[in-house]
Amino acid sequence: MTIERLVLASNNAGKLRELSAMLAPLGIEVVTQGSLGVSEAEEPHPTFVENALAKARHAARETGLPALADDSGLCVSALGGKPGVLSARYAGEPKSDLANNAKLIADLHGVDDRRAHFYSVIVLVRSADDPQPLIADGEWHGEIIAQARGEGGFGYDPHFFVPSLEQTAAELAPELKNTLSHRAAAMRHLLDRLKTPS
Ligand SMILES: O=c1nc[nH]c2c1ncn2[C@H]1C[C@H](O)[C@@H](COP(=O)(O)OP(=O)(O)OP(=O)(O)O)O1
Ligand SMILES: [Mg+2]
Repeated sequence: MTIERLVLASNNAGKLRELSAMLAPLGIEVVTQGSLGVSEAEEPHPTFVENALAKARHAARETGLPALADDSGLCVSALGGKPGVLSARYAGEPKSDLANNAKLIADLHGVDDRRAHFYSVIVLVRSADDPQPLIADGEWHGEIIAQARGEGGFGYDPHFFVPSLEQTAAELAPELKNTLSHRAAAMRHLLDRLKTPS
């Protein structure tokens, strides 16, 4: 599959930064959906993959370009996998990382089991009705700590502690997060598939 130009179907500045950095070496011209005036897609589905596909198709339909979308979230063991697909709106509307993190830490107050993982699904469609979307996913395992640490990243990163590095995701250099994260793993799998002729 040869792609010369694609639209990134996300309005999240943190994701756009990370995805753009991962795509930069490929020589594909990357434009954000915001710069093309794409309206916000609905994300009504119970699974990450369905929401990612909905976002990619929506951007492809509105721009006529191939589109790449990520749907992702934080799944906490002691919360039965929550906030999960609802991660972006965990504390309600409007979306707020600060409010989401405060709710997460309140929900885990007094809870010993701190295990959690980030999950990402990345979908690439060549057109809105592409019958063969490329789909890849990735996970990143860690623990939730009550005290926020670090200034980097976005979302739940200041509370996502990686025991092997003794740092939160927000303390990692962006280049390092971009090789270790759920999104990095998903993107590696996606690019493997992109290189395999089909
Ligand atoms: O690496 C990450 N580091 C920290 N937090 C993260 C990460 N990856 C996803 N997350 C959280 C942020 C948000 O609460 C939710 C994604 O929600 P999700 O709907 O996929 O994205 P979004 O609404 O922010 O932007 P958009 O849909 O336009 O891509 O998971
Ligand atoms: Mg969203």
